[in-house]
Amino acid sequence: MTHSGTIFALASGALPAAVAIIRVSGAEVRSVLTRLTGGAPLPEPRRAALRTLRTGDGQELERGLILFFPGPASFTGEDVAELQVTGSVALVERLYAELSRIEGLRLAEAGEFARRAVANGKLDLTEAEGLAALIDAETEAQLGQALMAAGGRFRRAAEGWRADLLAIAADAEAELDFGEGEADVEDRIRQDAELRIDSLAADIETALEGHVGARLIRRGATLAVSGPPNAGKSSLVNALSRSDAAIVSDIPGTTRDAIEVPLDIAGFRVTLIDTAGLRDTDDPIERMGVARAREKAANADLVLDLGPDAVADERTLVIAAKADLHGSNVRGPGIPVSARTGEGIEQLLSAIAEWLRQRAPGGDLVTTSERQKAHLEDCVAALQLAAKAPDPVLRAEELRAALTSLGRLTGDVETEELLGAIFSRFCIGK
Ligand SMILES: Nc1nc2c(ncn2[C@@H]2O[C@H](COP(=O)(O)OP(=O)(O)OP(=O)(O)O)[C@@H](O)[C@H]2O)c(=O)[nH]1
Ligand SMILES: [K+]
Ligand SMILES: [Mg+2]
Repeated sequence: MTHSGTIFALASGALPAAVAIIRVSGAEVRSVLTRLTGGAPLPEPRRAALRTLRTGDGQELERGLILFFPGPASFTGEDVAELQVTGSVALVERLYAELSRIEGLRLAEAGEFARRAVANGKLDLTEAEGLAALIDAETEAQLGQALMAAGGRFRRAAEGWRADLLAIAADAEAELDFGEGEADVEDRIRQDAELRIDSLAADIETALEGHVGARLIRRGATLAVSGPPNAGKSSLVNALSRSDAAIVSDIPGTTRDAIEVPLDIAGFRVTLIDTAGLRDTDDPIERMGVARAREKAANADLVLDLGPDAVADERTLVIAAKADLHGSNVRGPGIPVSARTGEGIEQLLSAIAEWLRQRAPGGDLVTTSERQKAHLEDCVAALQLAAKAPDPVLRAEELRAALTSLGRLTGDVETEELLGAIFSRFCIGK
């Protein structure tokens, strides 16, 4: 990725559309506006101005709204312009051609606007990740998590940890300069440092605790429906999703391939997986289906088990299917549900929602990416080594390692490779 130049891209959604917004960022923005408007004065900062847009040879293209955000008070920190024009494929192509013709201008790469925002200190990496998650958010729970990250909740926490760490590290370095002192003074300094380091590590570990739940929200939970043939698994999947996604028949062994049905349960994204009935069989295809079913159940976040011997645990809800066939007194354990009459479906959905809520992180400070988790874990590991360090030199070294991990978290310590990996996941124009 080249970092220089003035970049442009469509910032709004797919064309055709009522309005298309083309965003331009970089040193050439003022001259681009002057040229596109045939020499008209620049719009007042952050105020929409109606202008006629023209080609380089003065031909009229379109009348559109122009917004000008002089840097550094802009999204990227550079001069930014937004051109709002009719969302026509042909018109946007014409504008792209006009912009490309200008010396120093080029089409932006994916995430390049956000990357410049980070480079110019307008966002830190955790906020940029939150912004990417916000754009992708599909459910309430994902939205909440993304808003938290994009709003700087994590950035502020990281800054607090960094300040603590810097203070501890500064004291540790001072201790280094101190040299050989009296033994009891050295002991006191060491104990004090240990306490402060342990308390910081505990804070960071608390934030890490929410990670699994946060991932459940971000990626969605997988729910495998498992049990013997003809237990009513496919019927249950259809009832829960109010669809006829899965084939139902009275022939055991109907379902072979796992069928995935996306659902939104109480604001959580869930993938419901119908699987083949578990049994020994000579049919090679069905055998593959059964193997697949076992694998899906083993990897799922939650299993809805329709088996007669099912046992409830952390990740298993036992379902007493076909409740309409059983008298009220002969029901086995589990949640009684009938796909035929609809009895118990709402209760089952509530039980699933409750299971999800229990796993969703309680606090508002959670890691929203595997990257954040990895850097925080490195930081905690270094802190633990620092707390136990036998001498001040080693402690100072581990504290510096902990600081580097925090710096990587927020992007203060950055590597080209890391930035490339993060921003390539953004859409063009962001
Ligand atoms: N009475 C009653 N019949 C049901 C209910 N649910 C399913 N059935 C019937 O049970 C039979 C098997 O249903 P399926 O949903 O295909 O069962 P399955 O577990 O997916 O079966 P395989 O895919 O073959 O493993 C069908 O004839 C359904 O109509 C129910 O709640 N009540
Ligand atoms: K069946
Ligand atoms: Mg089935």
